[in-house]
Amino acid sequence: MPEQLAHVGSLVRSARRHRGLTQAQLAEQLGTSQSAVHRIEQGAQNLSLDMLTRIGAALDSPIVTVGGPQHTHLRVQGGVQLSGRIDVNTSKNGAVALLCASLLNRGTTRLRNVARIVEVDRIVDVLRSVGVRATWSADGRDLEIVVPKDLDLDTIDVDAARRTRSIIMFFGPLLGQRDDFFLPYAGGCDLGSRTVEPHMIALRPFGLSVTASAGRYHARVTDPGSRDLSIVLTERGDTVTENALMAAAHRDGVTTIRNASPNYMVQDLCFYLELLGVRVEGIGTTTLRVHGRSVIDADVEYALSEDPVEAMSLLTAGIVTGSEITVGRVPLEFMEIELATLSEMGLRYTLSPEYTAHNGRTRLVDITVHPSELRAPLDKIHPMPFPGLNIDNLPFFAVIAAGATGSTLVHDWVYEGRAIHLTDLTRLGADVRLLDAHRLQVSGPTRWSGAEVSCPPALRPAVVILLAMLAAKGESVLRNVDIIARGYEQLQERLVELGARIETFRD
Ligand SMILES: CC(=O)N[C@H]1[C@@H](OP(=O)(O)OP(=O)(O)OC[C@H]2O[C@@H](n3ccc(=O)[nH]c3=O)[C@H](O)[C@@H]2O)O[C@H](CO)[C@@H](O)[C@@H]1O
Ligand SMILES: C=C(OP(=O)(O)O)C(=O)O
Repeated sequence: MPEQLAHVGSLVRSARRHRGLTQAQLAEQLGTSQSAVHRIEQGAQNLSLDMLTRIGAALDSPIVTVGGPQHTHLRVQGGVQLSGRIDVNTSKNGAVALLCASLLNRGTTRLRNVARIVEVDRIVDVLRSVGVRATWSADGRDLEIVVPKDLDLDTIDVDAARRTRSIIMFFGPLLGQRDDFFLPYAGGCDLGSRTVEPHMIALRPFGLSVTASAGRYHARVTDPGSRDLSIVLTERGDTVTENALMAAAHRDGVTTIRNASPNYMVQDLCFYLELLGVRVEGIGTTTLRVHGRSVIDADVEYALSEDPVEAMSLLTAGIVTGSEITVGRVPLEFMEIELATLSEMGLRYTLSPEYTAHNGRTRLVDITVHPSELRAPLDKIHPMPFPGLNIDNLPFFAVIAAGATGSTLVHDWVYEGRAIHLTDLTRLGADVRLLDAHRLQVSGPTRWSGAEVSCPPALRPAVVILLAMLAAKGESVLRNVDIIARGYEQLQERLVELGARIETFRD
């Protein structure tokens, strides 16, 4: 019981801060004393159901739900062609990187066009819980971030932190500011085990050592002794590179990072660092030279870049329903291998002239897909670090291949457990065989048929199943789709605007 009270207390504290209320202001609304609110937040006060309901109403956030959690489900009438235009939003992965990087700046960071997704909310909740002021603009698109002089890591929202893997990206910005701190363990989607060791290896040269026990990491930082550093990443991971970049940005001296990821979210981070006055040489390559500064204090505004994975998801919606739709604002550089592979499979599409994203750097196009007879590619489809085929785009090839004539091998060497979720496509009539945990043999073309499926507990496979349901004639039900909101803003509503027949319902 004390553990549940502490959990409820931390939910109350985070919802109160989210509403910008002091303990005294909340107490006034509840007709109680500030010390009672303090005790509630400490988990030191028994709570009646009536009090919980009143707190939920005052904070406009249900603290507990009686009768179990409410889940969202989708009812899809499939086999309907889509039409029209849909624009790609900015990326989850760029947003989480920049939210973490904002910890480097003593000035005000204004992030423009931030996707309103659960993963962003989680990081924002964590930031607020340690004292960062994060305020959405009136239209809800831009986020202004002001970091206090001293962060209060003792009050960190453990629950929000544990639900995201991106908490691991707090190490990079914090290690230049603290020499001893704790962070909760990283969580995230169910994709099999994901190591954090490459982060530790990347950050060790900066003086970081980490021990893990009792659900949290204990970080200790010592002076690395040398002004200029050269580090080699053992994996060309995206968030590893970001962590190393942030650590390098916040120290005087030049840091060379080899085997860096040049991927889209890393580029977003580099562009932001440049605005902060940190020079980064080699953006878009695997060797980055970072000219860091121990004091970063700049009022900056950065417009986040478009999401290649959302672009792939939306293009897939058009492809599997045999529709002609236009997907606008596609970051072309990060979709080239995907488009070349689709071309080999017989997809017909047209590109608009290129234009520049709001960040002034990323090249965008509008892509119109045309109904096409697809065939299996001759070679297997497999991901590689950028500029290869994006690992997060790979799952979409499973549903596309299921609509193509012939047999396609989809090889996910990266994740231990993501391919397994794609076997749910068989529920809708696809011939998808799991050869081992990493390889799928997909044979098509599929005569899709509607079915009821429980949403896989992983973001991209969840969307893949939803898209297959758009292709499947008749009614399908996708149960418990909450995970989709982790990475997509109003996906079902936006698909409905293209003509998809999707209805949302709850338990
Ligand atoms: C917030 C964010 O930006 N998340 C992205 C980031 O996660 P993130 O950077 O956290 O990815 P991980 O570090 O977990 O890497 C994913 C998997 O790839 C393996 N691996 C990675 C690189 C490499 O050179 N060799 C190798 O084996 C890792 O061991 C792991 O099993 O990158 C992943 C891989 O692009 C994407 O799926 C995630 O959407
Ligand atoms: C695996 C993904 O992301 P994350 O690193 O946030 O889990 C994803 O976006 O599909």
